[in-house]
Amino acid sequence: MNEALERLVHSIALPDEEAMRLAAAHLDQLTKPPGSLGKLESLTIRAAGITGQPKPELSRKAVVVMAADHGVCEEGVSAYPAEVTPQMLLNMLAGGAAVNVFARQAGADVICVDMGVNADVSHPSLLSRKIRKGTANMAKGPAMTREEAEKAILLGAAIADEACDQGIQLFVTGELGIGNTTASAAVACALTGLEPSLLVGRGTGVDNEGLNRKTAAVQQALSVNQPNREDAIDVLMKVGGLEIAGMAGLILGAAARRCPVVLDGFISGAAALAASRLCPASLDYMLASHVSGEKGHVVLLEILGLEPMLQLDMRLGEGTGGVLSLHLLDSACAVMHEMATFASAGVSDGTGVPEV
Ligand SMILES: O=C(O)c1ccc[n+]([C@@H]2O[C@H](COP(=O)([O-])O)[C@@H](O)[C@H]2O)c1
Ligand SMILES: Cc1cc2nc[nH]c2cc1C
Repeated sequence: MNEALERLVHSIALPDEEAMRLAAAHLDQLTKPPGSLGKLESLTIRAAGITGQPKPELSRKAVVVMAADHGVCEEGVSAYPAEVTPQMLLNMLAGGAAVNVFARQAGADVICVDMGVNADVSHPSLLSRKIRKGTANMAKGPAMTREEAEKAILLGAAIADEACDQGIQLFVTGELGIGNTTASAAVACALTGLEPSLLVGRGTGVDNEGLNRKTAAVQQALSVNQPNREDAIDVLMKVGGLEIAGMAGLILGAAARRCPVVLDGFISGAAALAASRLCPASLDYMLASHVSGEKGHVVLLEILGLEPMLQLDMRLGEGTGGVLSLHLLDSACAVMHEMATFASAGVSDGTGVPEV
């Protein structure tokens, strides 16, 4: 690992136990039977541990959409042509993608980043962090160099750091990249040793023949490149993607600043797994928004040990599931600031009820 990455990984601290204890104690004073807000209560306690604030304040939110292209598209692994990546990126920059609609409703900023789109895309609000024009075809050799993978991780972390400086308190991981469910499946297989058939799904909607081509491409990428399971950077450079490495960096960068990172779908899951291998402590900063319809996502969440808030059979990516879950997180935090306590509202807390 290079020095800057080493420093990043070591700057990630454990959750604040005292803030978690205070949050749990406050929850028990609110006008409700203990634990009656169920998983919202555990979310609030986790948010307290992450931020170090017993009553977390997470009003400034951003979804970071990292876009990149994939050389493996040559193998016929997607239902859509690679040109859709820049076209959808422009649509997103114009505010017309699903993630823009959801983000407006949830009060989140959308930050679009070009990590490695084939075409030249320019727009005043696009962060241009293009490392190269798409990856090489991983079925024939490494997707990128080790230096490029490290650069992508560090650029992702820097984006989180800069957004935090500008007041962002919570991140959602988003992405855009035709072919990226193939790269994500390969990353997940390489890091877990699981069979491609368990992690390869239909992505944007390939038919059975497409699914066979996709599984074969992942198998071939693994056998040609022989990624080292113990070295997440080796995995990302050989069979990953520029946006996947960037998202892993964003997660680490957010964790280093004690910000929660809400994970979206399958691609986010693969990036999160890579981040967790680079720094196991980063797992404490991740919240799973939904389980996507992409076949391997449920497997990844299980491995990460994260329970999703929603199951809506969505499989769009962009950060859409992550942004939808912000409404729940907002409610979980608002409870801490706005709900009355038994004492303030003069409600009996049940301690005086005789046992029967
Ligand atoms: O988030 C998911 O679980 C998800 C599942 C299937 C597809 N996607 C999106 O679809 C694109 C990748 O699909 P594919 O078939 O080209 O690999 C990419 O732009 C993702 O954002 C996303
Ligand atoms: C239209 C379209 C929109 C997307 N958003 C994220 N991935 C996508 C893939 C396609 C094909």
